[in-house]
Formats: sequence, C-alpha cells, structure tokens
Amino acid sequence: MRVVVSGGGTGGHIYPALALIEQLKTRGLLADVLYVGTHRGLESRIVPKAGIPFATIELQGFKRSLSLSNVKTVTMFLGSIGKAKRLLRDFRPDVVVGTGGYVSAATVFAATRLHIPTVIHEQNSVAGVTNKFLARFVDKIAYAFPEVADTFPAKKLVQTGNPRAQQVAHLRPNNRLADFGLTPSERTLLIFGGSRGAPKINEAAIAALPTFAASHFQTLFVTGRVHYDAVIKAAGAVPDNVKIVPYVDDMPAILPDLTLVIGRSGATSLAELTALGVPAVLIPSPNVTGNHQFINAQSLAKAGAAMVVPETELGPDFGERVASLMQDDERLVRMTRAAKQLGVPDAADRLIAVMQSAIAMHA
Ligand SMILES: CC(=O)N[C@H]1[C@@H](OP(=O)(O)OP(=O)(O)OC[C@H]2O[C@@H](n3ccc(=O)[nH]c3=O)[C@H](O)[C@@H]2O)O[C@H](CO)[C@@H](O)[C@@H]1O
Repeated sequence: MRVVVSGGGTGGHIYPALALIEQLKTRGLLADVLYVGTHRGLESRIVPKAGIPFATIELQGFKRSLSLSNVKTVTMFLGSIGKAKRLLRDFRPDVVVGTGGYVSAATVFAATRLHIPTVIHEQNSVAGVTNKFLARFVDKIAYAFPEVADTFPAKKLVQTGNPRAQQVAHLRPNNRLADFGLTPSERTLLIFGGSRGAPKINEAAIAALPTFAASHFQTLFVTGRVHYDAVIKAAGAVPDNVKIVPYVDDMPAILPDLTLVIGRSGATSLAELTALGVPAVLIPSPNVTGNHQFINAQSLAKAGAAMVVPETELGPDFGERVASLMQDDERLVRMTRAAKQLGVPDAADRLIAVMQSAIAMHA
C-alpha cells in the first residue's frame, strides 16, 4: 500500500510512526511512503536519518489563552491544510495515518477532505488536542491505554497498543552499551527525561551522582540535547561508572541490557519498557494535557511494573532509594514480570489491520 504518515514535535509521536513503517516493510506491504512533518520538530532530524522520504508543512501550536498569535496560528493552519492537500494529491496514498502533534492535524484533516482513508493513533491515557479534533472526521482510531476509550466514538475504536512495542519486543541483550564506554554485562541504570530531556530529572540525577558513584552499578545519564552543556557544567567531575550523553540515537538497542530506568512516563517510552519488561521509576511530567503522564504511569504502577515518584517528592534521599532498588533482585524480578504482562508485542500488526479496515471502508 501507499502510505502517508504524519506525527511530530516530540519523539513520542515520531518513533511509533517509524515502527509502523518498518513493520509494513518487513511484511512486504509497503509500496511507497511519505512522512509529513515540520522543519522545527524533532522529526526533521530523526526521519531523514532513518532513510524515509520526508516532506514538511509549517504551522505552530495554539496558545491556551486568547492572543494575537492564535490568529496567526489559525491562518497558518488553513495554509498548511492547503499545502497538505497538494502533497496528498501528488503522492496519492491509499491511507493516511496520524500519530499526534499539530502537523498530523493538518495532514489528516486534509486527507479527510480528499476522501482518503484515515487512521489516527492515540498513544496516551488522555487524548491530545489534535486527536480530539480529528476524531469526528477520521475512519478509525487506534489506541493503547483503555483509559482513553471514553473520549472517542466507540464504533471507530480499536485497541492496538503502540507499534514501537513490536519493534523492540524481540531485542535481546547485546554489546551496544560498550558504545558509551560501559560494560554490557554489568548492572546498568538509565536516566532520561523523554525525547527532549527534563531539567527536574537532570537536577535529581546530578544530586544523586555521588551515591551512584559509590555504588556497584553503572549509570547512563541522558540529559536531552538542549540541557547537555548545563548538566556537564553542574555535574563537575564525572565518576568512572557514570556516563553522561545528550541523546541516544538508537535507544531500543540498549534497552535489553538495562537493570532499571528512571524516566518520565511518556507513552512511547512505556510501550518500550513493557514490551521488554524493564523495571522503571517514573517521574511524570506535570506539564502535559490532562496530566496524562501521571495516568500513564499509574497504569504501570497498579500492575506492579513501576514505582511512581511525583516531582514534588524528589527529595535528597532519591539517590539512595534508587540505589537500594538496584540491589533488590526480588523486587526487580517481580517488576520485570509485571511489566512484560502489560506489553503488546504485536501492536504494529494490529495497527496495520486497522489501516486495512479503513481502506476497505472506502472500497
Ligand atoms: C513533554 C511531553 O509533552 N511529552 C509527551 C511526548 O513525550 P516524549 O517525546 O518524551 O515521548 P515518549 O517518552 O513517549 O517517547 C520518547 C521516545 O524517544 C526515544 N528516545 C528518548 C531519548 C533518547 O535519548 N533517545 C531516544 O530515542 C525513546 O526511546 C522513545 O521512543 O510524547 C509522548 C507520546 O505521545 C507523551 O506521552 C508525552 O507526555
């Protein structure tokens, strides 16, 4: 099939789209693909690097209050729908899939106006603004967390999980931690604040460095690109068993070798952790729509797969709490098992089935 995918802004919207494309290729179902994103989003770096044809349209996010810049946003949005329609007329896709972010609002909406089959994928436990807007126009809505189902028209809904889960589920321990100067066979803690990094998590990690330095495990601390220089400056001398990097290009490669992850609770990260059964300490971002990271995190915590620590409880004992969990084999094994039970290792295939049913609706 000929497929247009569109999703952007952050990694959480982009990697599921790439995982879907990869599975379509693996199954020999992909005749051609075009990814529609923006210049400014992370997708403009990640998608071309993955060797996928990439086209851009320009738009900006809505401010939550009434402002002049919202008028500009609406004008830009209307312009971007025109540009998206031109891209779609040229490419002639059989189906258009939106994975969230403003760019997918324009692309998927344009597709509905051109009567092209459409699917949106909602990764989170609370629907994003874009998917809420698109829900009434699209043919099918795929979702991961049951908590979100009430938001959407029931007859369009199919629970698929997150396609990124299928991309990582088969991965096994390997040597890739050596790329960071770490020893693959040793216990390893990964710290990262989602695809863009999180200053609050970085601060907590810097405060915990002396504890981690004195421990018997190694730590990979991923700061987020824009925060890297500030972290290096604040961290001072870095102990030998800790490596600090701005970003990990191939995160799936190292996931099977991790003992524990400290991170945000972005939906795509959680899909990866549950697909592989990696225990986690989750510090939800409080600055997201409907507090969805807290609800995402709770669904793992309820199952015993993760520990949730709100930002407000990141006290001076945080490093010690993490270090003691790193030594608690019994608890880690329980968390691993619980996480795996939540994983959806065939999520990409499920999403492909939804795309095929959307195409069939137009036949
Ligand atoms: C602040 C914000 O709005 N965050 C949202 C955003 O998060 P964000 O973009 O951080 O998304 P996720 O945590 O879900 O996914 C991050 C993705 O980036 C990858 N990665 C991360 C760091 C790195 O160095 N290398 C790397 O490859 C991870 O493996 C994962 O695939 O989208 C998610 C999915 O809709 C939402 O749940 C989050 O609430």
